[in-house]
Amino acid sequence: MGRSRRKLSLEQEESCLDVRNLNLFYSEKQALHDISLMIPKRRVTAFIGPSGCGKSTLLRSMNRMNDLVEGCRVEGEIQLDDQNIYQKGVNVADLRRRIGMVFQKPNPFPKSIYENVAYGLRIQGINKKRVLDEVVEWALRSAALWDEVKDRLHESALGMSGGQQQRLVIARTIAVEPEVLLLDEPASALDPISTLKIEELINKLKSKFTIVIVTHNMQQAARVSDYTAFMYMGKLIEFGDTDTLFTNPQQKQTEDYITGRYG
Ligand SMILES: Nc1ncnc2c1ncn2[C@@H]1O[C@H](COP(=O)(O)OP(=O)(O)OP(=O)(O)O)[C@@H](O)[C@H]1O
Repeated sequence: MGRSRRKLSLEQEESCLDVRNLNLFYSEKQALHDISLMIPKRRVTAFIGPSGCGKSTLLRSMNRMNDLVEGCRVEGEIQLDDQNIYQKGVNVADLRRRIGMVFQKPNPFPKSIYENVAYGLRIQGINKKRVLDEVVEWALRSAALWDEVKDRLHESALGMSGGQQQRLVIARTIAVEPEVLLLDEPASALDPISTLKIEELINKLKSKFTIVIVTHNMQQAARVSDYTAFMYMGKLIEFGDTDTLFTNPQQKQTEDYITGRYG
C-alpha cells in the first residue's frame, strides 16, 4: 500500500473538524466522556477500540446522525470551519452533504447504477444530462468502479456484488463533493479482495477528502490511516500518528489493546 511513511505530526496539520469537550448521552447512559480531538484535513483518521467503546457514536456525532436517535443528547462542540455544527440554526441536511457517511452494509438505492450516483445532484435540482453524465463518470472513476460498470450504467445497482455496491455507495457519497467522508466499518461485510480494493480506494481518496474510519480491524487501521484514536469505555485514551500508536503507545491501555490483551 502506498501510505506515506513520512513522520507525521498532528501539530503541523491543518484542522478539518475540531471536537471540543464532547459528552454524549443516550437517555441516562453516557456514551462519550469529554472527548476532545482534532481531525486533520485530507488525512485518514482511524477510530479503534473494543466493542461498545463509542467509536460509531463519535463518528455519527460528526454529521449529527445521532440526532435521529430518540433521547440522545450532546454537550460540547464540534467545529467545522469555525462553526459549531451543534449550534442552533445549522442546516443539518447541508451539514450531511458536507460530511458524507458510508455504513458497514452497502445500501445502494433500488435504482440504476447511474441514478444512484446522480441522486444527490438531482436533490440539489441539477438535472442537466451533460452535467450529470460528467459527475457520474468522475465519481465512478474516483471510486475505482468505472471500468467495471461503464457498459451497464442503466442496470440495477442491486445486481452488483457487495464490494461493488460499497464502492458505488462511496461514489454516490463523493458525487456531491463533501469535505469529509465518515466510514463506519466500510469493509467488514466484504471478502478480502473487496476489502483490499476499499483500502486502496481510501488511500487514493485522501488527496481530496478528509476521511474518518471506524474499524474493528487493527491491521486495517495500521494499513490505511495516518492517525489513530484509541477509545475505551467512551473515553479517548490516546490519539496520535498511526505508526507511533502501534509501535510505541504512550498509554498502558492502548498497549494492552494492540497486543491483544483485551478487546
Ligand atoms: N441508539 C442507541 N441507543 C442507546 N444506546 C446506544 C445506541 N447506540 C449505541 N449505544 C450504546 O453506546 C455505547 C457505544 O456504542 P457504539 O456503537 O458507539 O460503540 P462502538 O465502539 O462503535 O461498538 P461496536 O464496535 O460494537 O460497533 C454502547 O454502550 C452502546 O450500547
